[in-house]
Amino acid sequence: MPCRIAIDGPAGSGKTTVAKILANRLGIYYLDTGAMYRIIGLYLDEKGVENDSDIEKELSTIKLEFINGDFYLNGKRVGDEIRTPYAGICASKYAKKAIVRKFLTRIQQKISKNENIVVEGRDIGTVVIPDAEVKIFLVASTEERAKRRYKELLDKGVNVSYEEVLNEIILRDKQDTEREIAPLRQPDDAILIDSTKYTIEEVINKILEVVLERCKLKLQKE
Ligand SMILES: Nc1ncnc2c1ncn2[C@@H]1O[C@H](COP(=O)(O)OP(=O)(O)O)[C@@H](O)[C@H]1O
Ligand SMILES: Nc1ccn([C@@H]2O[C@H](COP(=O)(O)OP(=O)(O)O)[C@@H](O)[C@H]2O)c(=O)n1
Repeated sequence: MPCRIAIDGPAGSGKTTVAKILANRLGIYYLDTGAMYRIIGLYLDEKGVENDSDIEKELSTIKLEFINGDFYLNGKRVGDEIRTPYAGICASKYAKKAIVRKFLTRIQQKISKNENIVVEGRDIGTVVIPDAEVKIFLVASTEERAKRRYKELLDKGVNVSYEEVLNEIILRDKQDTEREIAPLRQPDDAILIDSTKYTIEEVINKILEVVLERCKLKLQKE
């Protein structure tokens, strides 16, 4: 029986950080579905397509692969260009489109099928893997998330202001929770963790407690 761990939550709550460390410690796969929306969002934005038929045409030409933990778009490895606030806004804009969600959800379900895996995003516990063995809904205050993302981008040398980061997070929170299809919401059977006052290690330990109790997994690394 596989152990699929779904971690959903808003921007900057710590999903990627926690998911990567968990996957590493448990020796299992990890999938960042947000990166997939960022890749497709930027691509469609560059193509300047808006209506469904043009989007469908573009998606039919795209080859999105996930190889050894890296994404490749039409054979080219994807890098940090998808991590800018603008890429997040493009992702969130096209993530409202049913046709984009269908295209990416199919790939995500294929990757995670019958695997021991940590999958993070917005709709993992509600749509992508509704029968996940473990569902975590990871949140934090808006200010704390903006502060974290701002520091993260500065550390990466991205030239942004705190206001720009805060506004991007507020915009995406709104779009992600209010959209018609697959909105960001806490699954009824998810465990809520508010990381505002917890360190990364404390969040990881809380999740590990549940995982080791529910799944037949062992810690590969401390
Ligand atoms: N509990 C925490 N306390 C302090 N900083 C955190 C915490 N969780 C994550 N971070 C930091 O916040 C930034 C955003 O985290 P990330 O994992 O990218 O969030 P998400 O994937 O939910 O958008 C990263 O620099 C990360 O190191
Ligand atoms: N499973 C997912 C993952 C991301 N997304 C969209 O993609 C955007 C970027 O996701 P992300 O996880 O990279 O963003 P952060 O939480 O890392 O800031 C989100 O704001 C959502 O609009 C989604 O709709 N469904």
